[in-house]
Amino acid sequence: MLITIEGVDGAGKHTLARGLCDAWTDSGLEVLSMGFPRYGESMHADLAAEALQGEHGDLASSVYGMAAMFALDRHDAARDLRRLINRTDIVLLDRYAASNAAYSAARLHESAQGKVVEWVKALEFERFAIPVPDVQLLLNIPVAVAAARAKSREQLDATRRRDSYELDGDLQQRTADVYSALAAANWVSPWRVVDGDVDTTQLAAQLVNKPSDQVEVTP
Ligand SMILES: Nc1ncnc2c1ncn2[C@@H]1O[C@H](COP(=O)(O)OP(=O)(O)O)[C@@H](O)[C@H]1O
Ligand SMILES: Cc1cn([C@H]2C[C@H](O)[C@@H](COP(=O)(O)OP(=O)(O)O)O2)c(=O)[nH]c1=O
Repeated sequence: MLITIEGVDGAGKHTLARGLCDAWTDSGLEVLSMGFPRYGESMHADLAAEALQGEHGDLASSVYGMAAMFALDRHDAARDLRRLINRTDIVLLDRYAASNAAYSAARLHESAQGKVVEWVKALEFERFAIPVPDVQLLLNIPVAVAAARAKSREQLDATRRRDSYELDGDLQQRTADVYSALAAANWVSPWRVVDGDVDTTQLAAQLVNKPSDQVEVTP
């Protein structure tokens, strides 16, 4: 299975990924966990991160330019991903193509039915033929809580300086709204919405048995 975790910056995606991996490993499953952008492995990912910290001229000001960089990272990883999916019980990804859809639409003030979301789908899933997730998890927590966590993470760890997306509270809120609409429409494949208090062990078991059961969204 290919399972992805989506959500705004600071939502707790990395923490949820660790919990799910531990639960699946404890139950005897073989799990491989990775994340996008693949910093340090993909030149496209590194350039995008640097652009979000103010480098590379006007690159970050282009929504389609940034989305193309993130998409090319996945294009370059697609063959390895397919191999891993065939070899392992579960491949878990912290962010995937839906991040590109949600952030790009939010930057352009478009909806989940807008042009850039359609463009991301055509580019990544059709032209680049990246693997389609079996289920996409949306970690739905209040944007203010996520923003406070991203801020305190920055204070504790100098290498986690907030980038231009993380510093833009309105962008994070619009991104959360697009994510909710993508999940409601089961964009590309089934979604499942979970809140911050989700029981990770229970979720891990449910995902393996009934991957696309919807869970209540917390407002
Ligand atoms: N359920 C939770 N309750 C409280 N704090 C959390 C929770 N999940 C994550 N955190 C904390 O919030 C911060 C951001 O979490 P992280 O998993 O790195 O988010 P993301 O990967 O979505 O940016 C971290 O400092 C983490 O320890
Ligand atoms: C993977 C991905 C991330 N993003 C955005 C979301 C984040 O705000 C930003 C950086 O990704 P993120 O995973 O949050 O990196 P970091 O660990 O540095 O916080 O890029 C996209 O716009 N498209 C994508 O395809």
